[in-house]
Amino acid sequence: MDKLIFVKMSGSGNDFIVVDNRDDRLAVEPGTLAERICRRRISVGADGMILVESSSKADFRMRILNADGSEAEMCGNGARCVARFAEMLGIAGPHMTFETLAGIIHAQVVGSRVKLQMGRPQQIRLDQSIEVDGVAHHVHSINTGVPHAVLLCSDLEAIPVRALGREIRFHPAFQPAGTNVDFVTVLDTRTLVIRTYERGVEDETLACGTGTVAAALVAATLGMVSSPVEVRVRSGETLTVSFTRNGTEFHEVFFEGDVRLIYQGELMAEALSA
Ligand SMILES: N[C@@H](CCC[C@H](N)C(=O)O)C(=O)O
Repeated sequence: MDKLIFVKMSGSGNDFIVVDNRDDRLAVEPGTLAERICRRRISVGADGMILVESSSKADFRMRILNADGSEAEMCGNGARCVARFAEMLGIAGPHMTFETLAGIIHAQVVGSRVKLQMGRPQQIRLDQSIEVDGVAHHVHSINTGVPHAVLLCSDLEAIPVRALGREIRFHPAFQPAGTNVDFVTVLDTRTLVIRTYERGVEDETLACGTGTVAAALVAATLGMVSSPVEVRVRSGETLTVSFTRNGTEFHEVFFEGDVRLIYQGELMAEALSA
């Protein structure tokens, strides 16, 4: 493979390299390729790489590879980006479905705005206490396609997201899969602010879609917010999570926000090989 066309996209600051791989033409193993091209400053740079592949069950299949080359089951912001990409290229109409390792996602694209119907959350566990460096932290966990640990905080600016997020991500309580870690402030019954440490990027990112949904659903389960919930992410953008529920059980969960097309490029052979 000499060259590879890609589109650089951003879902509220969570940035991705999106590649149409429906013809299965990648000559490099996807994890290795993601690790190479997601490096900042010496390659394109991104939080992850998304592949669009053929599917027999939906309009297409989305694969998300984190910047470290690991494959995740789902990515909320990546899913919003790939929906806009698919609509732009005519791979799917404005109402589409796509396969992920976490199940089928429904999406609706209107201009730059994308609304997803997410899968139902799994494994909600409230009120765990974990110890990091002798300090007890109160943690809630939930799987919104990928695992999240949610910590409620009063002063987000004072949280060492990178250092504490990393300790919790690798804490024995969350192994072997590890977890993404969301630090959340509840401003009022409709508004949250969030900062996320992302597994596979191994750093704070400017937004995390499944984390945004995790925060809203945990806060709702705790009786602190009701649908729709506006969530302000680190990039400054606001994302909307809405849901229907019956007691502690969530039925429909929607996640909505803007998606940005940045540029189309062609990766040269040199960038693909090392
Ligand atoms: N940025 C994503 C989540 C991507 C996967 C995550 N890093 C993991 O490995 O669990 C989102 O927007 O949901």
